[in-house]
Amino acid sequence: MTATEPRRPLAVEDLRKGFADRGNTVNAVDGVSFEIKEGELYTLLGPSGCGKTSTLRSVAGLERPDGGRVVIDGTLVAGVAEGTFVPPNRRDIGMVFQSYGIWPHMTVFDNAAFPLQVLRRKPPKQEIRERVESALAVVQLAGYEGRMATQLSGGQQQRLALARALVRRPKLLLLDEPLSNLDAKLRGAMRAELASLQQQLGITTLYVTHDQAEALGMSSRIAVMSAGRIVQEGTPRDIYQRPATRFVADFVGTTNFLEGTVVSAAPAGDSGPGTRIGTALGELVGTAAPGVKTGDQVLLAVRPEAVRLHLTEPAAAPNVVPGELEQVMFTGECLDCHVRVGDHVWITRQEPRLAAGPGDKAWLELPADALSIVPSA
Ligand SMILES: Nc1ncnc2c1ncn2[C@@H]1O[C@H](COP(=O)(O)OP(=O)(O)OP(=O)(O)O)[C@@H](O)[C@H]1O
Repeated sequence: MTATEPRRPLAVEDLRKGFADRGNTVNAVDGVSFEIKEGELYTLLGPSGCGKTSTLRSVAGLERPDGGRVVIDGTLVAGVAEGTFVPPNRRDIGMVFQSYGIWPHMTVFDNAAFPLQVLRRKPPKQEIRERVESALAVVQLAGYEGRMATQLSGGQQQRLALARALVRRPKLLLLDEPLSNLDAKLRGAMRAELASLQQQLGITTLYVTHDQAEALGMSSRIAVMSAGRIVQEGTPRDIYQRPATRFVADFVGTTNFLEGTVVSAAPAGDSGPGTRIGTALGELVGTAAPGVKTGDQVLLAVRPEAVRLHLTEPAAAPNVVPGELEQVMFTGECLDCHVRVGDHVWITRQEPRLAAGPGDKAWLELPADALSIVPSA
């Protein structure tokens, strides 16, 4: 028997999973907690080995956690203290993995029907047909029922894997790097397709990726993971514009860093710009991550596209530092300007019509609301 809990599509509480590795234990998941709301696409984002797949596999029931709980749609499916463990086939989930697991010797129809064929209470034939056809229609594979799975393109195979995950109409969809086997162009197209399908169906989804562009573009919320833990959770904008740590600022997108010491912190509870930092380039004003105090050693983090580049000295603007252009690269969409400021080279992204070249003097304006102050450790 499983205990019944308040209905939440997914709640993960203090999840722990270790693996034995040559006499040591690797804490792959080290106290992970999060909740997904109805209809959200929630992404675990992080570098290889940070524990995202182990977390997802614990939600799926493919791993047995060493600690913590997993609750799917109000049902406790794994609870170490409670001694509860529901096997994967009895969890209300659909899954798509990196290797889609499409069976080459089966037709498209049989592949998509498989999860229904193996149910203990198998639906009648007619219902199976209707459900498979509707799942294939959703992923735009109507009319392909009789083809062998191997006669599909990479993108179509990926869609078939998705249809197979949806055919049981699960409460929760689990996707582990589902686009990583596709070439770059197809990946971009499938990213948009998958995100719009997820929204149309309103299906609550847990997504795992190491690709920050994928995470930023598709997610309702993102949890950035490092060494088995969630280090920041927020909307894509929060994560990109307000990184809480150096790790997040570094891992998600390109960032310029500058060391400093907090001269005066913004009043507690004030999350706007107003924290003054002493740096080798003079005093600058920025926006502090929670918990940053006067006297702390910190890093200033600024995104390349947030830096405004002036070719003449702007009159009395705050947060302006002088430098010299070292390199200018035209990429079509923008002009990447590398500017030497003191000991550092700053990467800035400007609009492509800017007439600038190496050796030009440059003044970098760092808007205080785009200058994130994070702990230096
Ligand atoms: N079955 C296993 N046996 C031993 N160690 C494992 C096992 N599965 C995962 N690990 C280890 O646990 C850690 C987390 O692995 P996990 O696959 O969860 O990370 P990940 O963030 O999903 O990485 P990737 O993107 O490379 O899949 C890694 O150090 C990994 O080597």
